[in-house]
Amino acid sequence: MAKQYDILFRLLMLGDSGVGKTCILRRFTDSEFDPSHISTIGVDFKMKTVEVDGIKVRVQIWDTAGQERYQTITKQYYRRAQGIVFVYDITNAPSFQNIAKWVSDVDEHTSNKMQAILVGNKSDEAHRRQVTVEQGSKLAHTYGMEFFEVSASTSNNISKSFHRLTELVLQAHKRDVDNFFGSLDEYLDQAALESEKGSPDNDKKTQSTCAC
Ligand SMILES: Nc1nc2c(ncn2[C@@H]2O[C@H](COP(=O)(O)OP(=O)(O)OP(=O)(O)O)[C@@H](O)[C@H]2O)c(=O)[nH]1
Repeated sequence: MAKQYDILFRLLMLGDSGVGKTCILRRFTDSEFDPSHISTIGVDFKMKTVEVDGIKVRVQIWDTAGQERYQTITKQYYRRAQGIVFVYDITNAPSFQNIAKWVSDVDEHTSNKMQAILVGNKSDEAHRRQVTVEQGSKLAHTYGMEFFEVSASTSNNISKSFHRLTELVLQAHKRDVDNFFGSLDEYLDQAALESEKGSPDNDKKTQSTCAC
């Protein structure tokens, strides 16, 4: 059976415990918000298909535990990701200050193709804000990242931020993607020729996965 997507990318969510990583992910993949906080143990993941420029990208999003005691486990996932969402809570200044630690941890373990965005969650709680939009935006700029304030509770900017990160990953891996579609085009041309010639080969699968 033909696959329902063209490419698979892995994204990782990082940030302190309680900033809302699990809620953001559930809002994006299942359109749900559960206000209870059950700390993630180790790493969990969810999948979603996102369409960018006509390309169906299957994103596997890894939700990591923010708690210090799981850091050895979560670090093992850094290298396998193509994109990272750094998350802080706009009502919690220490979670914003700790972004520097998360970014430097990732820098130690990843390649320069890694794409990342900075996300300030809980924008619905603006009255309890401890981090201004300007501070968030400035920090993102320092790291060369794009910045979004989001809310898992109201869904503000959730899809937009994941779509943008997927787009950035796709651009960073453009050569791999072009090679993949180039070889797919060649294969389809070849298959069409074979089929004109009545070749028995024309039932081969015409889509495959590129985990760039
Ligand atoms: N007001 C508000 N609360 C939120 C929002 N997102 C998450 N929360 C609350 O923040 C708490 C923590 O959310 P989680 O998603 O469990 O946090 P986490 O970052 O995954 O935490 P760990 O798994 O421990 O790393 C929960 O009580 C949520 O209800 C939001 O957008 N707005």
